[in-house]
Amino acid sequence: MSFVSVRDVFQSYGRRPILERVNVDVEQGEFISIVGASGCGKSTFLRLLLAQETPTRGTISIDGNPPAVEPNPERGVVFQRYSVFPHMTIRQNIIAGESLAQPFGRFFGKAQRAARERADTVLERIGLAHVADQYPATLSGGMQQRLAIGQALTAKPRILLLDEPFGALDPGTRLQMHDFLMELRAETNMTVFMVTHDLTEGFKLGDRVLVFDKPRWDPTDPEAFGATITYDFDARDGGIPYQRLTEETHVPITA
Ligand SMILES: Nc1ncnc2c1ncn2[C@@H]1O[C@H](COP(=O)(O)OP(=O)(O)OP(=O)(O)O)[C@@H](O)[C@H]1O
Repeated sequence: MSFVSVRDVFQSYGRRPILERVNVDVEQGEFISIVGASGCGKSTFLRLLLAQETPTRGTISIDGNPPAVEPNPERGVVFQRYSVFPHMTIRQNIIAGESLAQPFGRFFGKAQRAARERADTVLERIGLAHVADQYPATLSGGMQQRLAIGQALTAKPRILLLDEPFGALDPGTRLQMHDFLMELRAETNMTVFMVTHDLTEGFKLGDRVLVFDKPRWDPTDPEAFGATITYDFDARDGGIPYQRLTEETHVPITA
């Protein structure tokens, strides 16, 4: 069985379908880029993997089990806007990334000292050791996002979920972050799901690029149908994708 297995997943909000019949298998260590039109349900898909929501129908399994409810060290998350704690120093933010995954939400005594040492190792790794005692507001956008990624990685998650993590960064910083993420990934063999609006970024970083789209479309009622994975591109092997159409081609449905 695949590491992550999504079977016939539907998600609706009220009567409004968002995702329809989503099926995908992901192996451990794969980097999955997710692209698709705004509002088609990409973040919803991530929330389902995080068990922040339960699918209306269908099943999701991670390593053979339903995704555990947060907080859980199995998964780390990074959103587009810096998800760091503004009232904590950089080091405290890193410690919080790990301690939130603890049963009581924090460390005590010896465990706290050990957590501090681990945090300092992470800070070295993400190039923020020199600002460990500063607050996030004093950092540039790229540094804050590096902190957010460092925070997500402290608990050594097996799955990293990235929702447009570099969307708010300038192009130069974005390229630096690509290198940073690829290095981390090579070190950890994490499975990564990354939502992006940038196709080039999706193909550059991803092993596979999943396209979410609506296979059925009613021009008189654009919200009548949900989206699914319409293409699953293999982005390895020199970046020349082969394409696999996972659903019937787009057929406009006229009333
Ligand atoms: N909890 C909710 N209740 C009702 N509707 C919701 C809820 N969460 C999301 N939606 C709707 O579901 C649709 C899909 O949202 P989602 O954020 O998953 O899309 P997305 O593909 O990530 O969009 P974007 O690319 O703009 O971030 C949107 O129309 C949104 O308004």
